Amino acid sequence: MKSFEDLFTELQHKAAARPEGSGTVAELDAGIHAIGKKVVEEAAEVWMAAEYESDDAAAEEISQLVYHLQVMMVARGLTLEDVYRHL
Ligand SMILES: N=c1c2ncn([C@@H]3O[C@H](COP(=O)(O)OP(=O)(O)OP(=O)(O)O)[C@@H](O)[C@H]3O)c2ncn1[C@@H]1O[C@H](COP(=O)(O)O)[C@@H](O)[C@H]1O
Repeated sequence: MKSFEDLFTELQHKAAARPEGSGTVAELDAGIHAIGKKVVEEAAEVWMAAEYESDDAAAEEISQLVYHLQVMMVARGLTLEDVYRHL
């Protein structure tokens, strides 16, 4: 099972290596504004799933929000430590 840290390391490597077919690379290339829209969209989906759907559906939406937040971190050049120090 993949952890938050595992995913972040994977996304950093994708951003550096830019493999063909990577959705992460495409999202990074779309830019901060587009990534921000995905974050907001996924946050709304988390809200709706948590209110009206199953535990598993809510968990899946939360995983997608985590992913898009991490893409935003990579786009801004932020590290895990930059975020963790605010927790
Ligand atoms: N965990 C994720 C992940 N979660 C969500 N997503 C993206 O977020 C989208 C989910 O959004 P929606 O449910 O709104 O689906 P959609 O409406 O089809 O979204 P659109 O693509 O049309 O915008 C998916 O289509 C994926 O593009 C993810 N894309 C990649 N990962 C992981 O990131 C890693 C790198 O992925 P690649 O860069 O694609 O190789 C791999 O480990 C992947 O499993």
